[in-house]
Amino acid sequence: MNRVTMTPSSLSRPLDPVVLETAAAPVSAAGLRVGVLAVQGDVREHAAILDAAGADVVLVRRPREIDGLDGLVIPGGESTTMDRLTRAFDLADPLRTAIADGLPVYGSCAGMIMLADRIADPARDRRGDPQRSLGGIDMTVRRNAFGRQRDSFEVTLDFTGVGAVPAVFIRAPLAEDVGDAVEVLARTPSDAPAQHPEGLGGPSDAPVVRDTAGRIVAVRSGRLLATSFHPEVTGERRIHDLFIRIIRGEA
Ligand SMILES: NC(=O)CC[C@H](N)C(=O)O
Repeated sequence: MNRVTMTPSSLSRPLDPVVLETAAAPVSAAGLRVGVLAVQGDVREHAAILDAAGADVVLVRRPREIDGLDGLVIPGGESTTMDRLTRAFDLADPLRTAIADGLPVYGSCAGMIMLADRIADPARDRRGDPQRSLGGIDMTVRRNAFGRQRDSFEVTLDFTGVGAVPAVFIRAPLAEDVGDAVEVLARTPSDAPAQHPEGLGGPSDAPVVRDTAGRIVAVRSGRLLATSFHPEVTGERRIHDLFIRIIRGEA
């Protein structure tokens, strides 16, 4: 294992260094300009992994920062906030255009929701308008499908092309249905923890999944990659390596 201590070079303000345990000989992102949508969520963790891989990391908060990107990560966080802020910062439409033009994008958790063409249970604002995604992947996601924060769990997934991947699910979505062009890369294993059928608070907090096994939690559609789980919180590098290879046209 390599131990990497770094501060993402592109961050505008100094932050504590992030220590990553990484597998030896990772895929290099040298020469690639990779953005992290930086309006909310696990921005720093993704930036650290990409920086350690050698990418030129751009924290994307303005439309012009999308120009010239080779790829973009949409982090975990809260999709309703990301939706609101990407619209407020005039990022939503330029991002939709970039995705339609073929920009490789990796979305983790809330980022997976942002990449879904359809949200089964969108949150609504005070006017009753549903949250919107950016879209790109022909799938319907269900938010908070495995329950709320205290139902967070970790399992080992069999991830196509990667192998056994320890995965942390925190208020995670799942893909309820996927179109023909979408490749399913991972499903929850048969030993995924069963969820409580009741007693989890209000209806919006209640898990909608009773049977947590065999659920779609990682997909790829062309140059778009999405996972329900958060590799960025466990120091897992291989999902980012896969994304870098997708950017390079090597996967
Ligand atoms: N950990 C996460 O990214 C949670 C996602 C969150 N439940 C949402 O709807 O956006």
